[in-house]
Amino acid sequence: MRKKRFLLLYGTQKGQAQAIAEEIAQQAEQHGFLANVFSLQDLEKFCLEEERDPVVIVISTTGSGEPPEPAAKFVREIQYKELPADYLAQLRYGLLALGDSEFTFFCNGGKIVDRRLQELGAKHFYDTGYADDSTGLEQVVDPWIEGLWAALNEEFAKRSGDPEKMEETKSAGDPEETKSAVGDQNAQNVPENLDLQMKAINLDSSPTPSTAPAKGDASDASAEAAPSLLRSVPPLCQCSLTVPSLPVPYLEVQILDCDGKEADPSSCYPGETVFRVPITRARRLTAEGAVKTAVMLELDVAHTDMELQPGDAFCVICPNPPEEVSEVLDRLGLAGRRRGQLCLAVRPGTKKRGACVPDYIPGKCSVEFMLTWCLEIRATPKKAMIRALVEHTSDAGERRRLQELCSKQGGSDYNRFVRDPSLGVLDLLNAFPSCRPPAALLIEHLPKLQARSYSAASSSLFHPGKLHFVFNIVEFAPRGGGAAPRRGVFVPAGSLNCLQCSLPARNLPPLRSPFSAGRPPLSICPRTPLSPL
Ligand SMILES: Cc1cc2nc3c(=O)[nH]c(=O)nc-3n(C[C@H](O)[C@H](O)[C@H](O)COP(=O)(O)O)c2cc1C
Repeated sequence: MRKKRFLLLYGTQKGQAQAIAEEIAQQAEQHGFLANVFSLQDLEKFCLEEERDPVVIVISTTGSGEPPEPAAKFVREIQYKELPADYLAQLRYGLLALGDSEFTFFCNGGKIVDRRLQELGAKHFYDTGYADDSTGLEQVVDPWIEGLWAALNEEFAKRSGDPEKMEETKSAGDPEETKSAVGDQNAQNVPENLDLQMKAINLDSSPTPSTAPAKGDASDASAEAAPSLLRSVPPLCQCSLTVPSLPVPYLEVQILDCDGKEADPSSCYPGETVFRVPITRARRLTAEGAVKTAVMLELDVAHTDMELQPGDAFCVICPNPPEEVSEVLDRLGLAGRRRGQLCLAVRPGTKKRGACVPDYIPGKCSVEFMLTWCLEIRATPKKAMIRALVEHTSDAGERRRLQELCSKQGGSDYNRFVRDPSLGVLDLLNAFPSCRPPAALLIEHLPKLQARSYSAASSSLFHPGKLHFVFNIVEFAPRGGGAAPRRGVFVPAGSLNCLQCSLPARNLPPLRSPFSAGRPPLSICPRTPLSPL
């Protein structure tokens, strides 16, 4: 039998939309469909104006609510004002928008495309899905894909004018049901379908011990009115909560009694050449007491053969500070086993799509190495992580507050007390002492510690063997105190080799302020050689 073909387009910035499109294509086979998959940037490979088969679009959002860059040209093309209102009248499509509800313009890349296709006369054969990375894309993606096959079958049946088949496909997967499973396409910032990804938990409406002051305590009256990270106020502390489904753990972690292998931090950056280079000088560029301190650093790159011009990019690998690593180890109950060898494996029978051991954690390294070089321990925990932490929290009051912070109803408390102050996982663990997560939870939920990109401020022509660049000390802000990067060590980006040099925060080479108080900070103009340090 001839397979029913559909066109499958994806627009991705970081690869998730592509992975989901590939998954749809793979599943399509099993459902008797043939998916022709293209990136939205391959404009020459598809033509919506002439497309007669159903179209499925998976598209993420980047920047402040923009479609991903590879889809930009496609979006510009459909936005031509001259296009007539029936330009895509023949088109039938389904759209899956990916986003993160912690951003202001949730799933806006998908919404832009969806709105414009409608303006051009295209019609949905399946309702739009809005998948939220902060609660776990799969919460929406999986049911959306499940419902897609029935919707496609119905669409093909309509085309062949076979009412019996339509009935069949309807009962096999009622599109009405599917519709409610994927939500209302007119979603606002938090789409309706988020309710469906969330499981209502009815909790005792009386305030829990650690979130509520004793009744009648006048001195606590003002505190009662003021919510904080640990304390909620009515109505939140009294209402039933809808919390995200529990992300299913997929990693098995063992810490062996033997010591972990001495791993090299460069092994966290497979495919890159990493140099360890010394910092030879540091010079303060901003006035004493400036909110943000800029420091010009000089690296000795003589043995690296790097030819850098001002403005060229390179990266810096910044390890997590040892004292924070020690605190995390402590909170995980692993202080005495910090050097123990880490053994990671995917749990047998795991159903999570793409579940794998992260390739940025070198095999057989120690748990301390992993926390120092591989995981972004200062990343702000997403709601899905907070939801997972609930399961490892013994105190009822703390559990309730964590549930509130990841709940739909507690969204503004989450923004105010977790996201806006850029809390890290350690801040949360310290605030909720009965929370004792396993190491696997951190590995599953914390992102990779990324190398940070900088611009060279000097030319190797004028400063042979030396590399100068400006480093913002704001990056040394204490935990929870703003933009949170950490201590410096340097690595490369793009075509350049990696640099790596150890720069303990509290051990900077002496700073000498070249400017008197009140002088503005020196700004670095790419490709303009600076005067020698
Ligand atoms: C730099 C950046 C900006 C983002 N901006 C938004 C945004 O404005 N709105 C939104 O809903 N999601 C936003 N997201 C979340 C992504 O859309 C989401 O993580 C998605 O799953 C990424 O899919 P992709 O890997 O296919 O690009 C942003 C993510 C990043 C990394």
